[in-house]
Amino acid sequence: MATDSWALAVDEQEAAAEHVLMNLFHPTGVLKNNALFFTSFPTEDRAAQSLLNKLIRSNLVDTTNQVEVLQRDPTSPLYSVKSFEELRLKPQLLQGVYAMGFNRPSKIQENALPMMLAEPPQNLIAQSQSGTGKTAAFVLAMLSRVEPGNKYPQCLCLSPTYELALQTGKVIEQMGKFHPELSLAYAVRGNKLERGQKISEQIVIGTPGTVLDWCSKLKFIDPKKIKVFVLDEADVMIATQGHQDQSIRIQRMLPRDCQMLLFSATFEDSVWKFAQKVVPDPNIIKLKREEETLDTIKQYYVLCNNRDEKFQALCNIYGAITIAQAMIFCHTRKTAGWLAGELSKEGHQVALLSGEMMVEQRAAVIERFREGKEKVLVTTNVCARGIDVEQVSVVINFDLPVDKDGNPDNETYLHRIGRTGRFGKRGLAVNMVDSKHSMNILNRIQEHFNKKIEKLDTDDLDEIEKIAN
Ligand SMILES: Nc1ncnc2c1ncn2[C@@H]1O[C@H](COP(=O)(O)OP(=O)(O)OP(=O)(O)O)[C@@H](O)[C@H]1O
Repeated sequence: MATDSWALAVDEQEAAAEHVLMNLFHPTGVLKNNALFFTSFPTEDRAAQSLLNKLIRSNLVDTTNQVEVLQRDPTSPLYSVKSFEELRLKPQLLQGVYAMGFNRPSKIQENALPMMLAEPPQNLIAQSQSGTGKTAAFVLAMLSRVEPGNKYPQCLCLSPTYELALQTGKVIEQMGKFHPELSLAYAVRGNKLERGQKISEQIVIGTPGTVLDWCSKLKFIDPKKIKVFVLDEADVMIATQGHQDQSIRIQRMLPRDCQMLLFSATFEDSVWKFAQKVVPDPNIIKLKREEETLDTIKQYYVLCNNRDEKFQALCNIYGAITIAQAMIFCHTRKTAGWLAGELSKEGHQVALLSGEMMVEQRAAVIERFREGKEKVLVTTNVCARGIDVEQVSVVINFDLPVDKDGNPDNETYLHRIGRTGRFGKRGLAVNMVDSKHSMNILNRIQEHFNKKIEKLDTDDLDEIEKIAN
Protein backbone atom coordinates (compact mmCIF):
# COMPACT_ATOMS: atom_id res chain seq x y z
CA MET A 1 0.00 0.00 0.00
CA ALA A 2 1.34 3.41 -0.91
CA THR A 3 1.79 6.10 1.68
CA ASP A 4 -0.44 8.55 -0.15
CA SER A 5 -3.37 6.29 0.50
CA TRP A 6 -3.13 7.29 4.15
CA ALA A 7 -6.23 9.41 4.05
CA LEU A 8 -8.00 6.77 2.03
CA ALA A 9 -7.20 4.17 4.60
CA VAL A 10 -8.56 6.39 7.32
CA ASP A 11 -11.75 6.83 5.30
CA GLU A 12 -12.02 3.09 5.10
CA GLN A 13 -11.50 2.87 8.83
CA GLU A 14 -14.36 5.21 9.42
CA ALA A 15 -16.55 3.29 7.04
CA ALA A 16 -15.80 -0.15 8.42
CA ALA A 17 -18.53 -0.99 10.85
CA GLU A 18 -16.91 -3.46 13.15
CA HIS A 19 -13.73 -5.45 12.92
CA VAL A 20 -10.48 -5.16 11.06
CA LEU A 21 -9.73 -1.58 10.50
CA MET A 22 -6.75 -0.53 8.61
CA ASN A 23 -3.94 1.45 9.99
CA LEU A 24 -0.75 2.72 8.55
CA PHE A 25 1.59 2.52 11.41
CA HIS A 26 3.51 0.11 13.41
CA PRO A 27 2.12 -1.29 16.68
CA THR A 28 4.73 0.74 18.50
CA GLY A 29 3.12 3.84 17.10
CA VAL A 30 5.76 4.93 14.61
CA LEU A 31 4.35 5.75 11.25
CA LYS A 32 5.18 3.11 8.72
CA ASN A 33 4.05 2.28 5.23
CA ASN A 34 2.83 -1.17 5.95
CA ALA A 35 -0.77 -1.81 6.80
CA LEU A 36 -1.83 -3.57 9.93
CA PHE A 37 -5.12 -4.97 11.01
CA PHE A 38 -6.45 -4.17 14.43
CA THR A 39 -9.57 -5.35 16.12
CA SER A 40 -11.94 -2.57 16.94
CA PHE A 41 -13.70 -1.95 20.21
CA PRO A 42 -16.12 0.71 21.40
CA THR A 43 -14.19 3.93 21.65
CA GLU A 44 -16.13 5.25 24.60
CA ASP A 45 -15.32 2.15 26.55
CA ARG A 46 -14.62 2.97 30.18
CA ALA A 47 -13.17 -0.44 30.80
CA ALA A 48 -10.64 0.09 28.02
CA GLN A 49 -9.74 3.46 29.46
CA SER A 50 -9.25 2.00 32.87
CA LEU A 51 -7.10 -0.82 31.54
CA LEU A 52 -5.06 1.66 29.57
CA ASN A 53 -4.34 3.66 32.67
CA LYS A 54 -3.26 0.55 34.50
CA LEU A 55 -1.00 -0.62 31.70
CA ILE A 56 0.74 2.70 31.42
CA ARG A 57 1.08 3.57 35.06
CA SER A 58 4.16 2.42 36.85
CA ASN A 59 3.86 4.60 39.91
CA LEU A 60 1.48 5.66 42.55
CA VAL A 61 -0.49 8.84 41.91
CA ASP A 62 0.25 10.69 45.08
CA THR A 63 -2.23 13.46 45.68
CA THR A 64 -2.02 16.24 48.20
CA ASN A 65 -5.76 16.31 48.68
CA GLN A 66 -7.25 15.35 52.00
CA VAL A 67 -9.14 12.14 52.51
CA GLU A 68 -12.72 12.40 53.64
CA VAL A 69 -13.76 9.61 55.99
CA LEU A 70 -17.32 8.81 57.05
CA GLN A 71 -17.42 6.14 59.69
CA ARG A 72 -20.32 3.79 60.17
CA ASP A 73 -19.90 4.26 63.88
CA PRO A 74 -18.80 7.87 64.35
CA THR A 75 -17.97 7.27 68.01
CA SER A 76 -15.33 4.66 67.33
CA PRO A 77 -11.77 5.99 67.14
CA LEU A 78 -10.48 6.76 63.71
CA TYR A 79 -7.26 4.99 62.89
CA SER A 80 -4.86 5.79 60.18
CA VAL A 81 -1.47 4.23 59.69
CA LYS A 82 1.77 5.68 58.43
CA SER A 83 3.56 2.38 58.01
CA PHE A 84 2.73 -1.16 56.92
CA GLU A 85 4.23 -2.53 60.17
CA GLU A 86 1.48 -0.89 62.18
CA LEU A 87 -1.04 -3.11 60.42
CA ARG A 88 0.39 -6.27 62.00
CA LEU A 89 0.25 -8.16 58.75
CA LYS A 90 1.31 -11.77 58.46
CA PRO A 91 5.10 -11.78 57.91
CA GLN A 92 4.80 -13.34 54.46
CA LEU A 93 2.41 -10.62 53.44
CA LEU A 94 4.61 -7.82 54.75
CA GLN A 95 7.44 -9.42 52.80
CA GLY A 96 5.23 -9.38 49.70
CA VAL A 97 4.39 -5.71 50.18
CA TYR A 98 8.05 -4.73 50.51
CA ALA A 99 9.04 -6.93 47.60
CA MET A 100 6.68 -4.83 45.48
CA GLY A 101 8.67 -1.77 46.47
CA PHE A 102 5.99 -0.22 48.66
CA ASN A 103 7.65 1.63 51.51
CA ARG A 104 4.65 3.20 53.11
CA PRO A 105 0.87 3.24 52.59
CA SER A 106 -0.59 5.62 50.03
CA LYS A 107 -3.02 8.30 51.16
CA ILE A 108 -6.10 6.17 50.65
CA GLN A 109 -4.37 3.11 52.10
CA GLU A 110 -3.52 4.99 55.31
CA ASN A 111 -7.21 5.21 56.13
CA ALA A 112 -8.70 2.28 54.27
CA LEU A 113 -6.36 -0.44 55.48
CA PRO A 114 -7.04 -0.13 59.23
CA MET A 115 -10.77 -0.27 58.48
CA MET A 116 -10.49 -3.18 56.11
CA LEU A 117 -8.33 -5.18 58.50
CA ALA A 118 -10.30 -4.38 61.68
CA GLU A 119 -11.97 -7.08 63.76
CA PRO A 120 -14.84 -7.68 63.41
CA PRO A 121 -14.58 -6.99 59.67
CA GLN A 122 -16.15 -3.76 58.44
CA ASN A 123 -17.66 -2.89 55.10
CA LEU A 124 -16.20 -0.13 53.01
CA ILE A 125 -17.03 2.03 50.04
CA ALA A 126 -13.95 3.83 48.75
CA GLN A 127 -13.54 6.29 45.96
CA SER A 128 -10.34 7.78 44.65
CA GLN A 129 -8.92 8.41 41.25
CA SER A 130 -7.14 5.76 39.30
CA GLY A 131 -3.63 4.98 40.45
CA THR A 132 -3.97 5.96 44.09
CA GLY A 133 -3.53 2.46 45.47
CA LYS A 134 -7.03 1.01 45.73
CA THR A 135 -6.20 -2.32 44.12
CA ALA A 136 -3.18 -2.84 46.31
CA ALA A 137 -5.35 -2.04 49.34
CA PHE A 138 -8.07 -4.59 48.72
CA VAL A 139 -5.60 -7.24 47.61
CA LEU A 140 -3.88 -6.79 50.94
CA ALA A 141 -7.23 -7.14 52.73
CA MET A 142 -8.08 -10.35 50.86
CA LEU A 143 -4.65 -11.84 51.47
CA SER A 144 -4.83 -11.02 55.18
CA ARG A 145 -8.15 -12.73 55.68
CA VAL A 146 -7.64 -15.81 53.57
CA GLU A 147 -6.71 -19.06 55.29
CA PRO A 148 -4.39 -20.83 52.88
CA GLY A 149 -4.94 -24.20 54.59
CA ASN A 150 -8.62 -24.18 53.63
CA LYS A 151 -8.89 -25.38 50.07
CA TYR A 152 -12.03 -23.59 48.95
CA PRO A 153 -12.86 -20.06 47.77
CA GLN A 154 -12.91 -17.54 50.61
CA CYS A 155 -12.38 -14.27 48.76
CA LEU A 156 -14.33 -13.22 45.73
CA CYS A 157 -13.46 -10.23 43.58
CA LEU A 158 -15.61 -8.91 40.74
CA SER A 159 -14.02 -6.99 37.87
CA PRO A 160 -15.83 -5.48 34.87
CA THR A 161 -13.78 -7.26 32.21
CA TYR A 162 -11.52 -10.22 31.69
CA GLU A 163 -8.51 -7.98 31.08
CA LEU A 164 -9.09 -5.99 34.27
CA ALA A 165 -9.52 -9.22 36.21
CA LEU A 166 -6.15 -10.39 34.91
CA GLN A 167 -4.48 -7.17 36.03
CA THR A 168 -5.84 -7.56 39.55
CA GLY A 169 -4.84 -11.22 39.46
CA LYS A 170 -1.26 -10.17 38.77
CA VAL A 171 -1.25 -7.95 41.85
CA ILE A 172 -2.60 -10.83 43.97
CA GLU A 173 0.13 -13.10 42.65
CA GLN A 174 2.87 -10.58 43.29
CA MET A 175 1.74 -9.61 46.75
CA GLY A 176 0.97 -13.17 47.74
CA LYS A 177 4.13 -14.65 46.36
CA PHE A 178 5.51 -15.63 49.78
CA HIS A 179 2.38 -17.70 50.37
CA PRO A 180 3.13 -20.67 48.10
CA GLU A 181 0.05 -22.58 49.24
CA LEU A 182 -2.25 -19.80 48.03
CA SER A 183 -3.86 -20.07 44.64
CA LEU A 184 -6.13 -18.06 42.44
CA ALA A 185 -8.91 -18.97 40.00
CA TYR A 186 -10.26 -16.79 37.19
CA ALA A 187 -14.01 -16.93 36.73
CA VAL A 188 -14.09 -15.54 33.23
CA ARG A 189 -15.81 -16.62 30.08
CA GLY A 190 -13.88 -19.30 28.31
CA ASN A 191 -12.50 -20.78 31.50
CA LYS A 192 -14.51 -23.98 31.37
CA LEU A 193 -14.61 -26.41 34.25
CA GLU A 194 -16.24 -29.80 34.40
CA ARG A 195 -19.70 -29.94 35.85
CA GLY A 196 -19.81 -31.05 39.46
CA GLN A 197 -16.27 -29.88 40.06
CA LYS A 198 -15.52 -27.78 43.15
CA ILE A 199 -12.89 -25.11 43.11
CA SER A 200 -10.03 -25.47 45.58
CA GLU A 201 -8.45 -22.05 44.96
CA GLN A 202 -8.86 -19.72 47.90
CA ILE A 203 -9.32 -16.56 45.86
CA VAL A 204 -11.59 -16.21 42.86
CA ILE A 205 -11.52 -13.20 40.63
CA GLY A 206 -13.87 -12.82 37.72
CA THR A 207 -16.54 -11.02 35.77
CA PRO A 208 -20.10 -10.85 37.18
CA GLY A 209 -21.80 -13.13 34.64
CA THR A 210 -19.39 -16.02 35.03
CA VAL A 211 -19.08 -15.63 38.80
CA LEU A 212 -22.86 -15.74 39.05
CA ASP A 213 -22.93 -18.96 37.01
CA TRP A 214 -20.17 -20.48 39.12
CA CYS A 215 -21.99 -19.60 42.34
CA SER A 216 -25.51 -20.59 41.30
CA LYS A 217 -26.12 -22.75 38.24
CA LEU A 218 -22.78 -24.56 38.16
CA LYS A 219 -22.09 -24.55 41.90
CA PHE A 220 -18.31 -24.49 41.49
CA ILE A 221 -18.18 -22.02 44.37
CA ASP A 222 -20.06 -22.20 47.65
CA PRO A 223 -21.00 -18.53 48.17
CA LYS A 224 -21.78 -19.19 51.85
CA LYS A 225 -18.07 -19.70 52.52
CA ILE A 226 -16.99 -16.34 51.12
CA LYS A 227 -15.44 -14.07 53.76
CA VAL A 228 -14.43 -11.12 51.63
CA PHE A 229 -16.35 -9.81 48.64
CA VAL A 230 -14.72 -7.08 46.55
CA LEU A 231 -16.44 -5.11 43.87
CA ASP A 232 -13.77 -3.31 41.91
CA GLU A 233 -14.23 -0.48 39.42
CA ALA A 234 -17.87 -0.02 40.33
CA ASP A 235 -18.23 2.92 37.96
CA VAL A 236 -17.00 0.87 35.03
CA MET A 237 -19.08 -2.06 36.19
CA ILE A 238 -22.39 -0.28 36.11
CA ALA A 239 -21.65 1.14 32.68
CA THR A 240 -21.97 -2.40 31.33
CA GLN A 241 -25.45 -3.70 30.73
CA GLY A 242 -26.40 -6.45 33.14
CA HIS A 243 -23.38 -6.21 35.44
CA GLN A 244 -25.23 -4.29 38.08
CA ASP A 245 -27.98 -6.90 38.45
CA GLN A 246 -25.56 -9.78 38.33
CA SER A 247 -23.42 -8.21 41.04
CA ILE A 248 -26.44 -7.68 43.26
CA ARG A 249 -27.55 -11.28 42.74
CA ILE A 250 -24.12 -12.54 43.74
CA GLN A 251 -24.04 -10.31 46.79
CA ARG A 252 -27.41 -11.71 47.95
CA MET A 253 -25.97 -15.22 48.06
CA LEU A 254 -23.17 -14.26 50.43
CA PRO A 255 -23.35 -14.72 54.21
CA ARG A 256 -24.36 -11.74 56.33
CA ASP A 257 -20.99 -11.45 58.00
CA CYS A 258 -19.10 -11.45 54.72
CA GLN A 259 -16.99 -8.33 54.42
CA MET A 260 -18.13 -6.22 51.44
CA LEU A 261 -15.73 -3.78 49.84
CA LEU A 262 -16.52 -1.54 46.88
CA PHE A 263 -14.10 0.64 44.94
CA SER A 264 -14.64 3.25 42.31
CA ALA A 265 -12.56 5.93 40.62
CA THR A 266 -15.53 8.27 40.23
CA PHE A 267 -18.64 8.76 42.26
CA GLU A 268 -21.61 9.89 40.25
CA ASP A 269 -25.10 9.32 41.63
CA SER A 270 -25.64 6.04 39.84
CA VAL A 271 -22.47 4.58 41.39
CA TRP A 272 -23.50 5.75 44.81
CA LYS A 273 -26.96 4.17 44.52
CA PHE A 274 -25.45 0.92 43.36
CA ALA A 275 -22.83 1.01 46.14
CA GLN A 276 -25.50 1.38 48.79
CA LYS A 277 -27.37 -1.61 47.41
CA VAL A 278 -24.39 -3.93 47.56
CA VAL A 279 -22.58 -2.68 50.64
CA PRO A 280 -24.70 -2.60 53.81
CA ASP A 281 -23.60 -0.37 56.74
CA PRO A 282 -20.52 0.94 55.03
CA ASN A 283 -17.66 3.11 56.12
CA ILE A 284 -17.00 5.58 53.37
CA ILE A 285 -13.69 7.00 52.21
CA LYS A 286 -13.38 9.61 49.51
CA LEU A 287 -10.28 11.19 48.11
CA LYS A 288 -10.90 14.21 45.94
CA ARG A 289 -9.17 14.49 42.61
CA GLU A 290 -6.75 17.35 42.35
CA GLU A 291 -8.26 20.27 40.51
CA GLU A 292 -6.74 21.34 37.25
CA THR A 293 -6.35 25.02 36.49
CA LEU A 294 -5.56 27.20 33.50
CA ASP A 295 -3.58 29.65 35.59
CA THR A 296 -0.15 28.65 34.38
CA ILE A 297 -1.14 28.17 30.74
CA LYS A 298 -0.68 30.72 27.98
CA GLN A 299 -3.63 30.36 25.64
CA TYR A 300 -3.78 31.51 22.01
CA TYR A 301 -6.02 31.11 19.03
CA VAL A 302 -5.22 31.20 15.33
CA LEU A 303 -7.75 32.23 12.68
CA CYS A 304 -7.79 30.01 9.59
CA ASN A 305 -10.17 29.29 6.76
CA ASN A 306 -9.86 25.56 6.40
CA ARG A 307 -8.00 22.42 7.35
CA ASP A 308 -5.03 23.12 5.08
CA GLU A 309 -4.55 26.55 6.57
CA LYS A 310 -4.67 25.06 10.04
CA PHE A 311 -1.94 22.67 9.01
CA GLN A 312 0.10 25.52 7.58
CA ALA A 313 -0.29 27.49 10.81
CA LEU A 314 0.91 24.47 12.71
CA CYS A 315 3.97 24.18 10.46
CA ASN A 316 4.71 27.88 11.01
CA ILE A 317 4.59 27.41 14.75
CA TYR A 318 6.94 24.45 14.48
CA GLY A 319 9.21 26.51 12.25
CA ALA A 320 9.45 29.36 14.72
CA ILE A 321 9.75 27.77 18.13
CA THR A 322 11.34 24.68 19.56
CA ILE A 323 8.71 22.32 20.80
CA ALA A 324 9.97 19.45 22.88
CA GLN A 325 6.75 17.49 22.80
CA ALA A 326 3.26 18.35 21.70
CA MET A 327 -0.14 16.76 21.83
CA ILE A 328 -2.53 17.60 19.03
CA PHE A 329 -6.22 16.96 19.40
CA CYS A 330 -8.57 16.41 16.48
CA HIS A 331 -12.27 15.90 16.44
CA THR A 332 -12.41 12.84 14.21
CA ARG A 333 -10.22 9.88 13.56
CA LYS A 334 -10.19 10.88 9.94
CA THR A 335 -8.64 14.28 10.64
CA ALA A 336 -6.23 12.76 13.14
CA GLY A 337 -5.11 10.22 10.56
CA TRP A 338 -4.72 12.83 7.86
CA LEU A 339 -2.80 15.19 10.11
CA ALA A 340 -0.47 12.48 11.37
CA GLY A 341 0.27 11.60 7.75
CA GLU A 342 0.97 15.22 6.78
CA LEU A 343 3.21 15.87 9.78
CA SER A 344 5.06 12.69 9.09
CA LYS A 345 5.68 13.82 5.51
CA GLU A 346 7.16 17.01 6.94
CA GLY A 347 9.67 14.90 8.81
CA HIS A 348 8.14 14.92 12.28
CA GLN A 349 8.27 11.86 14.45
CA VAL A 350 4.58 11.34 14.93
CA ALA A 351 2.58 8.92 16.98
CA LEU A 352 -1.10 8.46 16.35
CA LEU A 353 -3.60 7.27 18.91
CA SER A 354 -6.66 6.01 17.25
CA GLY A 355 -9.90 4.53 18.51
CA GLU A 356 -9.69 1.28 16.63
CA MET A 357 -6.35 0.28 18.09
CA MET A 358 -6.38 -2.40 20.72
CA VAL A 359 -5.87 -1.17 24.21
CA GLU A 360 -2.38 -2.68 24.54
CA GLN A 361 -1.37 -0.98 21.33
CA ARG A 362 -2.63 2.34 22.62
CA ALA A 363 -0.70 1.79 25.83
CA ALA A 364 2.46 1.09 23.80
CA VAL A 365 1.99 4.31 21.82
CA ILE A 366 1.55 6.39 24.96
CA GLU A 367 4.47 4.69 26.64
CA ARG A 368 6.77 5.52 23.73
CA PHE A 369 5.55 9.10 23.71
CA ARG A 370 6.19 9.34 27.45
CA GLU A 371 9.70 8.09 26.92
CA GLY A 372 10.19 10.80 24.33
CA LYS A 373 10.62 8.41 21.42
CA GLU A 374 8.02 10.39 19.49
CA LYS A 375 7.72 14.15 19.72
CA VAL A 376 4.18 14.67 18.50
CA LEU A 377 1.14 12.75 19.57
CA VAL A 378 -1.92 13.20 17.39
CA THR A 379 -5.11 11.92 18.90
CA THR A 380 -8.84 12.19 19.05
CA ASN A 381 -10.35 13.19 22.31
CA VAL A 382 -12.01 9.91 23.07
CA CYS A 383 -8.66 8.18 22.90
CA ALA A 384 -6.83 10.54 25.15
CA ARG A 385 -9.46 11.02 27.80
CA GLY A 386 -8.11 10.37 31.24
CA ILE A 387 -4.52 10.07 30.14
CA ASP A 388 -2.07 12.46 31.70
CA VAL A 389 1.10 13.15 29.84
CA GLU A 390 2.59 15.65 32.18
CA GLN A 391 5.74 16.51 30.34
CA VAL A 392 3.90 17.90 27.33
CA SER A 393 4.49 21.63 27.18
CA VAL A 394 2.44 22.43 24.09
CA VAL A 395 -1.13 21.39 23.38
CA ILE A 396 -2.72 22.17 20.05
CA ASN A 397 -6.47 21.98 19.67
CA PHE A 398 -6.57 21.36 15.94
CA ASP A 399 -10.31 21.14 16.54
CA LEU A 400 -11.91 22.67 19.59
CA PRO A 401 -13.58 20.25 21.98
CA VAL A 402 -17.34 20.08 21.58
CA ASP A 403 -19.92 17.78 23.07
CA LYS A 404 -22.43 15.67 21.16
CA ASP A 405 -24.71 18.68 20.66
CA GLY A 406 -21.93 20.82 19.30
CA ASN A 407 -21.62 22.96 22.42
CA PRO A 408 -18.23 23.77 23.96
CA ASP A 409 -16.95 20.94 26.08
CA ASN A 410 -15.32 22.98 28.83
CA GLU A 411 -14.41 20.04 30.97
CA THR A 412 -12.48 18.42 28.15
CA TYR A 413 -10.81 21.73 27.31
CA LEU A 414 -9.62 22.04 30.89
CA HIS A 415 -8.47 18.47 31.01
CA ARG A 416 -6.55 18.75 27.74
CA ILE A 417 -4.56 21.81 28.65
CA GLY A 418 -5.01 22.35 32.38
CA ARG A 419 -2.45 21.41 34.99
CA THR A 420 -2.75 20.37 38.59
CA GLY A 421 -0.97 22.43 41.21
CA ARG A 422 1.91 20.02 41.51
CA PHE A 423 2.62 19.84 37.80
CA GLY A 424 2.17 23.56 37.52
CA LYS A 425 4.89 24.02 34.92
CA ARG A 426 4.11 26.70 32.40
CA GLY A 427 2.34 25.46 29.35
CA LEU A 428 1.25 26.71 25.97
CA ALA A 429 -2.07 26.00 24.29
CA VAL A 430 -2.95 26.94 20.73
CA ASN A 431 -6.50 26.71 19.46
CA MET A 432 -7.23 26.53 15.74
CA VAL A 433 -10.38 28.39 14.71
CA ASP A 434 -11.68 27.83 11.19
CA SER A 435 -15.26 29.07 11.13
CA LYS A 436 -17.73 31.42 12.74
CA HIS A 437 -19.01 28.46 14.63
CA SER A 438 -15.64 27.55 16.09
CA MET A 439 -14.99 31.21 16.94
CA ASN A 440 -18.22 31.15 18.87
CA ILE A 441 -17.12 27.99 20.69
CA LEU A 442 -13.82 29.65 21.55
CA ASN A 443 -15.57 32.74 22.90
CA ARG A 444 -17.80 30.64 25.06
CA ILE A 445 -14.83 28.70 26.44
CA GLN A 446 -13.14 31.99 27.16
CA GLU A 447 -16.20 33.26 29.03
CA HIS A 448 -16.63 30.04 30.92
CA PHE A 449 -13.14 30.16 32.38
CA ASN A 450 -12.99 33.92 32.47
CA LYS A 451 -9.51 33.72 30.98
CA LYS A 452 -8.42 35.58 27.90
CA ILE A 453 -7.31 33.58 24.88
CA GLU A 454 -5.02 35.82 22.81
CA LYS A 455 -5.02 36.01 19.04
CA LEU A 456 -1.86 34.78 17.35
CA ASP A 457 -0.81 35.64 13.82
CA THR A 458 1.08 32.60 12.61
CA ASP A 459 2.33 34.39 9.50
CA ASP A 460 4.38 36.62 11.75
CA LEU A 461 7.41 34.65 12.90
CA ASP A 462 8.47 37.26 15.43
CA GLU A 463 5.09 37.11 17.05
CA ILE A 464 5.24 33.33 17.30
CA GLU A 465 8.72 33.48 18.78
CA LYS A 466 7.41 35.72 21.53
CA ILE A 467 4.89 33.18 22.76
CA ALA A 468 7.67 30.77 23.61
CA ASN A 469 9.24 33.14 26.12
N1 LIG B 1 1.84 2.04 49.06
C1 LIG B 1 2.34 2.07 47.84
N2 LIG B 1 3.61 2.49 47.63
C2 LIG B 1 4.13 2.53 46.38
N3 LIG B 1 3.47 2.17 45.27
C3 LIG B 1 2.20 1.74 45.42
C4 LIG B 1 1.57 1.66 46.70
N4 LIG B 1 0.32 1.21 46.51
C5 LIG B 1 0.16 1.01 45.19
N5 LIG B 1 1.29 1.31 44.52
C6 LIG B 1 1.54 1.26 43.07
O1 LIG B 1 0.88 2.37 42.48
C7 LIG B 1 0.24 2.02 41.27
C8 LIG B 1 -1.26 2.25 41.39
O2 LIG B 1 -1.79 1.44 42.42
P1 LIG B 1 -3.17 0.67 42.27
O3 LIG B 1 -3.23 -0.08 41.00
O4 LIG B 1 -3.40 -0.09 43.52
O5 LIG B 1 -4.15 1.94 42.18
P2 LIG B 1 -5.71 1.96 41.89
O6 LIG B 1 -6.24 3.11 42.66
O7 LIG B 1 -6.28 0.63 42.13
O8 LIG B 1 -5.76 2.32 40.37
P3 LIG B 1 -6.88 1.83 39.33
O9 LIG B 1 -8.13 2.53 39.71
O10 LIG B 1 -6.30 2.27 38.03
O11 LIG B 1 -6.95 0.37 39.48
C9 LIG B 1 0.59 0.57 41.03
O12 LIG B 1 1.71 0.53 40.17
C10 LIG B 1 0.94 0.04 42.41
O13 LIG B 1 1.87 -1.03 42.33
